[in-house]
Amino acid sequence: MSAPEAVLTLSGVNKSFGGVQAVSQMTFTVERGAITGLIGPNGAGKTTIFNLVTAVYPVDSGDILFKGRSLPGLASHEIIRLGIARTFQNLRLFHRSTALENVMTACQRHHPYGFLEALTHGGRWKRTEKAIERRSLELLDRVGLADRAHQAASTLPYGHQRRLEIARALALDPELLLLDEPAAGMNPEEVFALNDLIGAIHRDFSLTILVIEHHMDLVMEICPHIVCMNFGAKIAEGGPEDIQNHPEVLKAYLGEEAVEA
Ligand SMILES: Nc1ncnc2c1ncn2[C@@H]1O[C@H](COP(=O)(O)OP(=O)(O)OP(=O)(O)O)[C@@H](O)[C@H]1O
Repeated sequence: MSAPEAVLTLSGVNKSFGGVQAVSQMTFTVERGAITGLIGPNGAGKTTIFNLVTAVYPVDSGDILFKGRSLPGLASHEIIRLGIARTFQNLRLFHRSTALENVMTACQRHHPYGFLEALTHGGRWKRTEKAIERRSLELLDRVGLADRAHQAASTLPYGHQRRLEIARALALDPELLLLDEPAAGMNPEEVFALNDLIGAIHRDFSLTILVIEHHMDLVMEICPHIVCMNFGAKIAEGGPEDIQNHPEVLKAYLGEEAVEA
C-alpha cells in the first residue's frame, strides 16, 4: 500500500487581528481523498483557517502547502486555479440571478474567453457558452437542484442555497473542496440528505474535502479524521472516537466543571 499523500499541509500557521490571536501555531495535514473535519467552539478560528488557505487574509507566519507548493503570497484567483474551491459560512450567492446563472458565472470565471469574442458573440463564444450552460445544468442536477435552475437564488429555501453554493464551488473543478458549515440553518432531514450529497460528490468528483461543521452527528459520520481547535490552537486530532472522548474537546465544548462532574 502506498503512503497517503498530503494535499494540504499547515505548518506553524499564525494569524492575529489586532490583539486577537485567531490562529496560533496551527499544524495539520489533509490527505488526498480524505474527508477531514475541522471543529471547535464559536470563535475558535476555523473560518480564519479557510480565509488563510484561500488568501482572503495573508498569514502572519508559518506555511501552507498545497500539493507541496507554498500558498502564502499567491492571490485568491491563483489558488483557485491550483485546484482549491470553497463555500462560505455566510452565503455569497448573486441573489437576483437564477441558480443556473450563479453556477454559470463560476464556470465562466474558470474558463474565461476573450473580451472581443464576447463582444462579437463569435462562433467559439457561442459554443463555449452552450458547453458552460450544459455543465452548469449537470452540476445543478448533481446537487439536486435541476428543477430550480431558473429560480432566483434569493427565493430558494435556505438548504437549497447551501447546495447551490456547493454546485458553484464544483464548477471550479477543485481537487480540494473547503466547506464552511454546509449544514448551517438546515433542518434534520436536510442535514441527513446533505450527508449523502457530500459522500456522493466526494466519490464522484474524486475530491479531497475539509469541512467545518457544528452538526456533530454529520462530522462524526462523514469524517474519518477530525481536527479540533479552540482559541486559535489545535487541541486534539484523530478519528471520531478519539475526538468524542478527548478531555480537551469535552472541556472546550462543555466547560471544565461539566467534565470534572
Ligand atoms: N477580519 C477580522 N477582523 C477582526 N477579528 C477577526 C476577523 N476575522 C476573525 N476574527 C476573530 O478571530 C477569531 C476567530 O474567528 P473565526 O471566524 O475564524 O472563528 P470560527 O471558529 O470560524 O467561529 P464560528 O464557528 O463562530 O464561525 C474570533 O475572535 C473573531 O472575532
